[in-house]
Amino acid sequence: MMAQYLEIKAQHRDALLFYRMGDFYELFFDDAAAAAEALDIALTKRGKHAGEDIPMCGVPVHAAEGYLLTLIRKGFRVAVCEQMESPAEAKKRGAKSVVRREVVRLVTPGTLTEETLLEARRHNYLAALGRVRDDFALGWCDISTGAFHVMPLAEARIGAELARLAPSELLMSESTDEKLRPVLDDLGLDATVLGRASFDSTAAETRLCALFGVQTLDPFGQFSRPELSAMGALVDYLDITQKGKLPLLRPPRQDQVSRLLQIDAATRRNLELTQSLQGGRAGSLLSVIDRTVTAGGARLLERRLSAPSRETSAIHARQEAVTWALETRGAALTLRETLRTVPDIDRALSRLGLDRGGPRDLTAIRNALSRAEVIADTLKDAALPDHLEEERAALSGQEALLDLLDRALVAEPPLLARDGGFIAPGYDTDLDAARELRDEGRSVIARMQGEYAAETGITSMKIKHNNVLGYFIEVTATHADKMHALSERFIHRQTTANQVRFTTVELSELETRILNAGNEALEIEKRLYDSLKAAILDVAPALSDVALALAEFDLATALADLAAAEDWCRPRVDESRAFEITGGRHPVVERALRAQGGAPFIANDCALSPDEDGPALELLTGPNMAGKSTYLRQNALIAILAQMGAYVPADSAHIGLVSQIFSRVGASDDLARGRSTFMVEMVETAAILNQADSRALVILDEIGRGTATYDGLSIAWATLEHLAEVNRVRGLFATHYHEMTVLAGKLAGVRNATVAVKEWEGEVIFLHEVRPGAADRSYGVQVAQLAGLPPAVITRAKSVLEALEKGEREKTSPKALIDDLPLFSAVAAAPPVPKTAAKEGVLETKLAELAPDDMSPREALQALYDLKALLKD
Ligand SMILES: Nc1ncnc2c1ncn2[C@@H]1O[C@H](COP(=O)(O)OP(=O)(O)OP(=O)(O)O)[C@@H](O)[C@H]1O
Repeated sequence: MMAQYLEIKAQHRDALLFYRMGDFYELFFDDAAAAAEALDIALTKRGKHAGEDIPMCGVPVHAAEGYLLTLIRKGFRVAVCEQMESPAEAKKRGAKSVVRREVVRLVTPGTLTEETLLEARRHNYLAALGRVRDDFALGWCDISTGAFHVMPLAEARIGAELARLAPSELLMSESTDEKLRPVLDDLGLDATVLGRASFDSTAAETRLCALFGVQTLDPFGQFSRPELSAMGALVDYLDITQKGKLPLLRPPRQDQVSRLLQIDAATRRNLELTQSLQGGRAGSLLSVIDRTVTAGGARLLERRLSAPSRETSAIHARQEAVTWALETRGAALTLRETLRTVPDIDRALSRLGLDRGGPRDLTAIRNALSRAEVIADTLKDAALPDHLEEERAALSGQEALLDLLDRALVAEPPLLARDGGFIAPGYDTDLDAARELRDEGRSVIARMQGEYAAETGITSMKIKHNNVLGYFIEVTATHADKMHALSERFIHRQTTANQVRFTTVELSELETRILNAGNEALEIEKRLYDSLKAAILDVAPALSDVALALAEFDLATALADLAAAEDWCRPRVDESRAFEITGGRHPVVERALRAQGGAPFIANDCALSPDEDGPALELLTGPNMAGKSTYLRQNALIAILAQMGAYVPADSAHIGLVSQIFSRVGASDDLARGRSTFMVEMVETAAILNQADSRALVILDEIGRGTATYDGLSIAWATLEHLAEVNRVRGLFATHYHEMTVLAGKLAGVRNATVAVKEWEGEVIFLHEVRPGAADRSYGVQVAQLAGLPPAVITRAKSVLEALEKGEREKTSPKALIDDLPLFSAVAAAPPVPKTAAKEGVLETKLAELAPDDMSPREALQALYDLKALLKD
């Protein structure tokens, strides 16, 4: 057995080998050590190899999925090796033969299909990067839904597209891997490296034609060699991991970068579209806008949000769908109730396709189809926009399959086909007959037990069943003698500590009949399972269309629900370069403020419409904590939501198509990549200045703050000039370098704006209102005070600030200034008790004394006046 193990293991060095032994998957040697640690299970030993103990650990087959999940999450790959024959069959080949075993599947992050291993509401992409010399293409598929895409790609766009897709696994050839290492590190992706043969573009064509059963790929499109190479590698890898069983993939769809709003990796991170900066979904834009009720709808939403469109026709069509759902609120709500109960067709289909499914996947398809019919019926007379009209048509047409599944399947089937019991009575006469015999046999046994008990006078006698003896008659040891006396009829089988077991000729015959009937029933069910599965797979493409249609209805009604609940508006999106938003809000910050129950979110306008082909830049200055970053991001998010076809958090919005969005925040640490904070910021700024075209929307938040003041100021200054004069973008630029506000007078298309604050008795009150004009100061010291810096530090900071400001006015050198500062610094006297404290005491006492329940409205009003007067005093 060890020889067999080692031979198989040698072919799967980079994976943990799950070696099937009876009811367990066993792991040996280094695999065992690694798995025991990763799974926190006991490491034992078994036998010896080359004189040494063999380390071993194992997981029960019935619980294997949970362990697999842990291992995959921890970055392992697992080769599942099954027994391909029973021990009895092996014995026939000779007493010492080892059961034949084969690896039936390689489990890797990008090739999962099990419900328990996948996140229902997210895609699970396997991507491959094809390369022919310096031309690249990215191919990706999700075998759990059948999606299959490819697009040619410039090298500079690779990082951005990978960030959009966030694949679970990326395939690359060795040479490409080296070249792109920095990009992958940036995304935290670890590529699976395949040999050159996997990426061969000529072999790819053959593989693809075989997969889709076609002579030529022409009907699917004209593919470049890098595209073929990427797609070929995907198919080859699926072949390797699924051991020849290829999943159901839809024909490849050629995507084009130019049709999508381009958002690079840093911008995606920074805007927290699908993941927050802390990682995870909570706090992301996606988490706030997701009101879908089906897994397919949730996946579609994530897809749209990750890849907003750049084509007005597509955007308008999607908007129409949301508008329809809003205008027919009642119908849309009923629709959503039905959608809520729709199972995941895509994933059930993919499991059936790979022969990894069970009866519940059959019923998932049945239930989904019957829901789809209900929905189609609800929408029968609805005046749908074109986009949804097509989807409604896709919902029906599967009546024959639905009828078949309806007749064939029980309501709640068991998990595994091998347990039987999922085919409904009345569907197949042979099955009914076999089942009747099997069940009748059981009642005959019960009758037989009664007869034997009466015959022998042993009332406690039982007829039982186990896997070793089959059916047997059991009496307690006290009745043994009585039974032995009847040995002609009752044949002794076994004596245990307390029981004695017998059989009779009659019982054995009956047993054989029951067994045969039971086995026959199982066999018939298995056959019927296969034929139902085949009937489903025959129409797989049409079922995918049903799934997509359901997802579209889910998404349209979910976005409408969101728009109605949050009071969002339909943006006007056209080919102009306008950017006019009134009453814009940041959906995530607004939600957070609401959850805290405190101050409401203050809506702000944004007018960034340029003259003709000029730039439109707003230079935003204002105190710390005023809401600059929030304002910057909210406008980018509104553009993204608008171009994905959703409504937006504003009173009105007019957005001329945006081609690219760039968002950078000053200094964010990236020590892991071995670049200093400032370096990262500059690399990212360089990317914007080199790439942004006149349709780009650029958002820069405190660029240059990571270095000395004058260096930072000069870089920020020159960057703004370049954006205005060369890139000619629409953009927002937040800064604390107030010196830059003079640029507004000098550069065409650049305006100043500030976030208003009020100063009151030495404290700042944030109004969060964006207004035209420039801020004169940053109130940094006041914000530091709010943050709880020790009073001594604050007092000292204030005097340094005063001296510096005075120096600037009087043009004294900073050195002389600092020398002049009084030397009390850190040990400053305790700060004076704030004036407000005593007053607050009086106010608080007065307030505490009020008893609102006992007051008349007039008295209450008077009390309010009194309190105000107290405050004034
Ligand atoms: N429009 C708004 N309405 C209400 N509260 C807001 C608004 N904008 C921002 N806030 C609140 O103010 C906080 C600070 O906002 P933000 O981080 O945008 O400030 P900032 O001006 O960029 O600060 P800094 O210059 O210190 O980076 C937010 O966390 C939010 O709670």
